[in-house]
Amino acid sequence: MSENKHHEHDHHNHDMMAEGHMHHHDNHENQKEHAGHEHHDHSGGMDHSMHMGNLKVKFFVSLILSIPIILLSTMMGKQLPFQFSFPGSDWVVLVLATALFFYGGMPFLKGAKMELDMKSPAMMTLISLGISVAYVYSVYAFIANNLLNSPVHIMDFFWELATLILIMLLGHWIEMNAISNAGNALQKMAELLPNLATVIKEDGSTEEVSLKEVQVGQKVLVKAGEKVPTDGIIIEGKTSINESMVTGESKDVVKGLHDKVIGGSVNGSGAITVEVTGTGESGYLSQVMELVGNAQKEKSRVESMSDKVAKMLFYVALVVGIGAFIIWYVLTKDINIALERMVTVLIIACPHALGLAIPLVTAKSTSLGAKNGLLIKNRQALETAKKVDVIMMDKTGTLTEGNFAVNDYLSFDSTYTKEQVLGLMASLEQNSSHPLSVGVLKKMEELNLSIPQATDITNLPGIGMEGTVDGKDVKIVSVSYMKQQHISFDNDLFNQLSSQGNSVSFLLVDNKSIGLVAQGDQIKEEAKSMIDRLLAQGIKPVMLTGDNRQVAGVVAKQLGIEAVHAELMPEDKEKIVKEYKEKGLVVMMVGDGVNDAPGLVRADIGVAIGAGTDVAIDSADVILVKSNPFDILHFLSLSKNTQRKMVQNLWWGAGYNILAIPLAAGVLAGIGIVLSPAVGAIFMSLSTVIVAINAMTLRIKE
Ligand SMILES: Nc1ncnc2c1ncn2[C@@H]1O[C@H](COP(=O)(O)OP(=O)(O)OP(=O)(O)O)[C@@H](O)[C@H]1O
Ligand SMILES: [Cu+]
Ligand SMILES: [Mg+2]
Repeated sequence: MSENKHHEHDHHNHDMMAEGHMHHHDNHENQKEHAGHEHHDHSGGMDHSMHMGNLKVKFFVSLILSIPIILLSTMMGKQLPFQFSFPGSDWVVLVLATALFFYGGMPFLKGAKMELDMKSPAMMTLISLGISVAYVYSVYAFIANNLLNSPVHIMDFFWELATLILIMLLGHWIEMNAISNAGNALQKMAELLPNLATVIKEDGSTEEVSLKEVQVGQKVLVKAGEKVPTDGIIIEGKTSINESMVTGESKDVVKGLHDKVIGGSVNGSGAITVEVTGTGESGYLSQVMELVGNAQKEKSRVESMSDKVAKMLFYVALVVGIGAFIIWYVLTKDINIALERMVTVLIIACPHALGLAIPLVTAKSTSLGAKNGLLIKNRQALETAKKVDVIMMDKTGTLTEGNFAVNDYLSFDSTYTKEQVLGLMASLEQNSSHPLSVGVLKKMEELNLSIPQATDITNLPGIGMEGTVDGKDVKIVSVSYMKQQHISFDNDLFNQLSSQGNSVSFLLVDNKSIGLVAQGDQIKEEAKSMIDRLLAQGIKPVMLTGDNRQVAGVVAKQLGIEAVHAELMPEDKEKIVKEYKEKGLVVMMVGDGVNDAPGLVRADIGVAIGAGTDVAIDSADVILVKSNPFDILHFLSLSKNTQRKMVQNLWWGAGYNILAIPLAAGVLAGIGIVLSPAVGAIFMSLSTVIVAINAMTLRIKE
């Protein structure tokens, strides 16, 4: 625990973010904020962790207060061998117990108040009920015994009060630690995601630098589909920007010259040049924090189910407690015995293990995922994954490396050399985040050619790009666009190039076909075995690609994928996802590009490749940080194992209550079995320990 100090601090941040307040942080105000260390207290919400303060300190101080109580007071009216008392020791116990109740019990009392304010009694209310009843009844016993000289000795519950509070604090401390560790692991992972900005240097050339190195006053190029790296002002270009990540406003805003842009917002289809006004760090960190915050904010359905169970238990405890009081009073006519039974029921009903059952598993599972390169933004995805029937995968960048190399480039027009064709393409590709752009730019560098300047650049999703060079309209387009627009091209040549596995892009100048570039890619090493394993699990792989039919066919055949949809527009990808879903199938989609984003959102589970575009990453529920398609399998098995642990833990957690409440009420009193709060507390801690161990032994593969 060398990082203890750190944890406490981070802890706080995550909790804040768990409530989703991150959205309201505008980078303008946050510039100086380092790693978000200055969050102020936001209140509201039912998250237990919100009002707990420093549980570690609370636990140890309470432990010191409790030791004398445990030594000086009796357990269920009986003295244990190590216990003793002296004249006046009752007074010591009363004072210490009072301090303990208000100091150690405060987090729970506050939590209960919050739950009751929201008219939704659950865990905290149940715990508070238990400790309050124990305290109040014990004070009554003390007064009756010591001040009113009651003829019979009334049993107090100070011993039980102390142990209950201790166990409660310990449990919640463990829980929060586990959750915050998971948060830290997530954050470390998120920081590994590529975060580069394209800086335009004095001489007009561009360079990719780490966001942290971007300085105020520099010019950065923001390509279509990329996140705006820093706050700044547009000095060239026009685009639409989605600022929902930072402002919460979900509609795209059209922006042009001299308009302000906010770091962390997502660029639409235009490429823009931005002069940096805010440092890169604030934008970058807020992005990471945002990612982590979202991951923590997500409450899974099972998690809220444990809240429901807690709520139910609260009412059950109340009803059974009052019922026990009435019945025992009728049976014995002794109000003290009746009260004792009621108090025992209320104390024992505490659903401690239940409260830990789900959070511990989710915490373990997210951190396990993070350690293995799975950034799970939406925990719901872990639950849905076990039902997946179909996995739709995009080709470029997902199944293939997206590491294109130019195999051929040609001019169809005698006024342009083939180098000029390549050069015109490069002038647009410089502004693109598409994998196909890399090959072209590499080739230009290899040939040592300079790139002409292009303006008014827009991305045509699923088609290519458009811009102006030397006053002429220049487009890079796909074969499907050529066909759709009835622009003629050499079919035989195209077929020959594409069936060799080339992605072919055409160059249009003022809508006239000028030339083409053919680029080849490699299939990712792990892709084949991943597909084999999916098929073995009965999951159907489907390829969705914007690339041409021939290439798609070649790749699909090598991988053993039967269902292939090619030459798709982004909206087609989404439509196909929808069609499969309408057949009642659970669809997972894996993608990396701008053209995958709508499909990722539509799918039951959207999975983005870590090296992919920012829009894809934002749209996804899960990110494969290592960009390794094999991690899809890890995600599936993690999901399965997580699910199993959750169900097991719910049973272990609820099982204690199912047994303990009736026993505490005295249903088996007839055969001499009456559960005391102390024995109850032991069982409670036992079930808590079981639940915790069970969660900690979660593995990705089993
Ligand atoms: N920046 C670009 N440079 C060159 N061609 C492009 C560019 N963007 C799109 N295209 C053309 O449009 C086609 C479709 O592009 P899209 O991004 O939809 O799919 P893809 O990335 O090729 O394939 P996948 O959907 O499998 O990732 C490409 O195959 C290419 O012909
Ligand atoms: Cu408990
Ligand atoms: Mg792609």
